[in-house]
Amino acid sequence: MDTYDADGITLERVEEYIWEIPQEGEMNTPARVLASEELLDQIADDKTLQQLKNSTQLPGVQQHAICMPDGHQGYGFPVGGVAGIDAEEGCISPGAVGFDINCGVRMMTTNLSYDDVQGHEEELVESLFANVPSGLGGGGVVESDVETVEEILDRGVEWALDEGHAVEDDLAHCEDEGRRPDADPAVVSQKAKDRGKNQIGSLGSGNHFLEVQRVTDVFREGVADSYGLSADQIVVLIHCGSRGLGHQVCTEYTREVEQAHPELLDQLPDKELAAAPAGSQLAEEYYGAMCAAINYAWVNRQLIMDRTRQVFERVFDRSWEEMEMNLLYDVAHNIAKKEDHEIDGEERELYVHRKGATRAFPAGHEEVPRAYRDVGQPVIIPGSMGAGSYVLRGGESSMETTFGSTAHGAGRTMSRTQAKDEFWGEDVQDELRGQKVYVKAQSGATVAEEAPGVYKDVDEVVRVSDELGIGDTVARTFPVCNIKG
Ligand SMILES: Nc1nc2c(ncn2[C@@H]2O[C@H](COP(=O)(O)O)[C@@H](O)[C@H]2O)c(=O)[nH]1
Ligand SMILES: [Mn+2]
Ligand SMILES: [Mn+2]
Repeated sequence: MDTYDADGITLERVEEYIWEIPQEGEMNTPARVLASEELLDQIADDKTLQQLKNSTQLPGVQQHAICMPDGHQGYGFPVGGVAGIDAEEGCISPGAVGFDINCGVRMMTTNLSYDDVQGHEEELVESLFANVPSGLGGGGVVESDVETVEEILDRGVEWALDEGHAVEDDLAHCEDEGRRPDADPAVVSQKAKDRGKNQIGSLGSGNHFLEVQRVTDVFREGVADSYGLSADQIVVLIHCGSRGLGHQVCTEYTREVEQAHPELLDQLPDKELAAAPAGSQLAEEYYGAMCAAINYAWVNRQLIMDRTRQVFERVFDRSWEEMEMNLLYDVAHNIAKKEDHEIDGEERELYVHRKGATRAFPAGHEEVPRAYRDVGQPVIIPGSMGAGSYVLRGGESSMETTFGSTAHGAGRTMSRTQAKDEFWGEDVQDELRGQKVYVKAQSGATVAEEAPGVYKDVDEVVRVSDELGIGDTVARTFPVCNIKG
């Protein structure tokens, strides 16, 4: 098949897994979808393609707006969308970053094997659920005041290090070492800071989770070795973001940008893409506030990891150091960052918007942590509570194909409302128990909304990423215990 028609949008096949919406009309560039035909059928099932096409009208968008293999419809811009936009002559769009600023994942390795954990699953899941705050609303690992929130917004994981919630190695194994230097707490509103005060170290609801997993497959032995991964090993995956604080930042700046830049808004086919022109005061302020929320999210995941280490110490009666509970890596998947990329043979500074997409820098890139520079940065792609999750490494082709990015998950195939019509929480939980997966959630509705059946086939998503050379598979894991907000 050389073309694909979906609701008035025609895509042309450029390569086996690259489909292009050609530039026409008001589009500034073409758009590309990276998918197999099976995934494209699912991607084309909602407004993803129209949203992707719309996003090429953002001023300064370079090369093409891109949809990753796990893409689905989002607020204005698809989840799974990547856009590299000129940081001098283009714009920055809060909707193309997402409401949960720096939603992301971190994986911690251990020296425990699956055998060590069997028989303890129930105690582990109960203890994690009791000790790691989750669900909508308040309550975090630490209660704090606005001054502390401001310090977190400014210093990120360095704050956690000083407070005894982190060790030096944790910082070395985090994207940007857990701190965006461009953060400006002064442009984060009082309301956002207030929302952040009592949620530091909390999972939040629904799609966010903490999962104990075992490594089931290793695909690239050498890279897995560098990452400290081996078959049958127990690892822990933490997925959450910047909670109410990040949401508030996105909400307020979206509104401000709409009001302050109506001329730009008028050029766009969808108000949800509202953007601030590069160089404007509002672009700088949003960037500073977003970077501050990024720091908050890194501290959030750090505190949850710290608490997880304590829970393991109690359940297994050993220190976390003895269990070698080390951070493999922490990657953001809702972010915009100023990065230098080669465009038509010239280096340009871009706002790389990755919304539901993961940075995937290859071996040799100077921003890959020293420990992984020879093999490429770790990329973590969760699947679902009933499917595999993956560790990849940034692929050789990622810089020219996707501004150094790949997928961030399996990606939803249905809305939460549809999911609740289709699945019943207790049935899903029983089915998972049959597969030796122990799940504890705030409600049955959460389990239904997050049933494995609501997600695409993660194996197919990472296969496409691997075939394209943007993110290469290193290891696969499967859930053992899962707590959900
Ligand atoms: N291993 C698990 N993966 C999960 C679970 N719930 C969701 N997911 C995957 O995470 C991504 C995250 O996407 P986001 O857009 O919500 O940030 C999602 O696409 C799923 O593939 C889980 O319980 N365990
Ligand atoms: Mn999130
Ligand atoms: Mn997320």
